[in-house]
Amino acid sequence: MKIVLIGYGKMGKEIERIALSRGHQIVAKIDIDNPNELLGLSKQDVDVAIEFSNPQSAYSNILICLEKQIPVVCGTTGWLEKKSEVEALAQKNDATFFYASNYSIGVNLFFALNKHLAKLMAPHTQYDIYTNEIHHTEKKDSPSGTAITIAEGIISAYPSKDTWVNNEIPQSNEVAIWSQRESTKPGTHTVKYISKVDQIEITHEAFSREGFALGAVIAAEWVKDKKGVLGMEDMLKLA
Ligand SMILES: NC(=O)C1=CN([C@@H]2O[C@H](COP(=O)(O)OP(=O)(O)OC[C@H]3O[C@@H](n4cnc5c(N)ncnc54)[C@H](OP(=O)(O)O)[C@@H]3O)[C@@H](O)[C@H]2O)C=CC1
Ligand SMILES: O=C(O)C1=N[C@H](C(=O)O)C[C@H](O)C1
Repeated sequence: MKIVLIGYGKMGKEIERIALSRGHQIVAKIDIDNPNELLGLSKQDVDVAIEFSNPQSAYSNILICLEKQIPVVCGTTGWLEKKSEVEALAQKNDATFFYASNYSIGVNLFFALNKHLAKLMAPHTQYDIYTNEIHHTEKKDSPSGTAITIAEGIISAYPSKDTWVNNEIPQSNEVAIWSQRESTKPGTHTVKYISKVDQIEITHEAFSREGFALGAVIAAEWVKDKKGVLGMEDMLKLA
């Protein structure tokens, strides 16, 4: 498979390593120094683009790929206010857009577990909900995209919660996300239900970026000949 990497930072480099080990070819690496190289690529040069850049660049990088009918696997977080616009364009152009706030297989199983736990806990209002994310100090966005997906999962299954807040004391309708930045932590997410007498806690801790990168390459392999707006629930058949 011919891959263009958009964003050649911590994730871009790890994705390159995994992609090469699975027999793929990296035909271009787009980063801060050569963003216009993306404009010169065509559908014939590339099977799939893997986009891990930053919150400011993701939207325009994705639009360029969708206009060129290059399938995009995007993992960049912190730009999601424009996601529905991108999804509409992907449908209109009969193009391919795959997005995940977290490509780790373990985190996607954790998302399913989180929803199931929220459904079980919803009638038991003596428990307060607490969510926490810890990431390295270079992270640009807060809360993490994964923490937002977790909060949305709780909201979808817990009728008295309808929104989330970050690093604020929550109102009764709000899910609290507490965000911490700590050394080089790749990503740890926790959900806790706490009552006066006990607590239930689930945690996913990434030990490195390998799981995110492997998930992104597997998503690229899976999506390259598909059309439409797709995600991990479709690929892992968790929906
Ligand atoms: N969905 C998932 O599973 C995961 C998502 N992420 C997300 O992926 C994104 C990237 O993470 P990470 O690799 O750690 O970040 P890095 O900062 O290490 O890498 C991002 C790279 O993109 C470059 N860049 C800046 N502008 C552009 C541009 N216009 N086009 C292309 N590249 C550009 C940056 O250059 P410069 O530094 O010089 O600005 C940098 O080299 C983040 O949003 C992060 O939250 C991370 C891990 C897993
Ligand atoms: O920036 C990171 O590093 C990560 N970002 C993603 C997020 O915002 O959830 C995924 C992972 O936790 C690592």
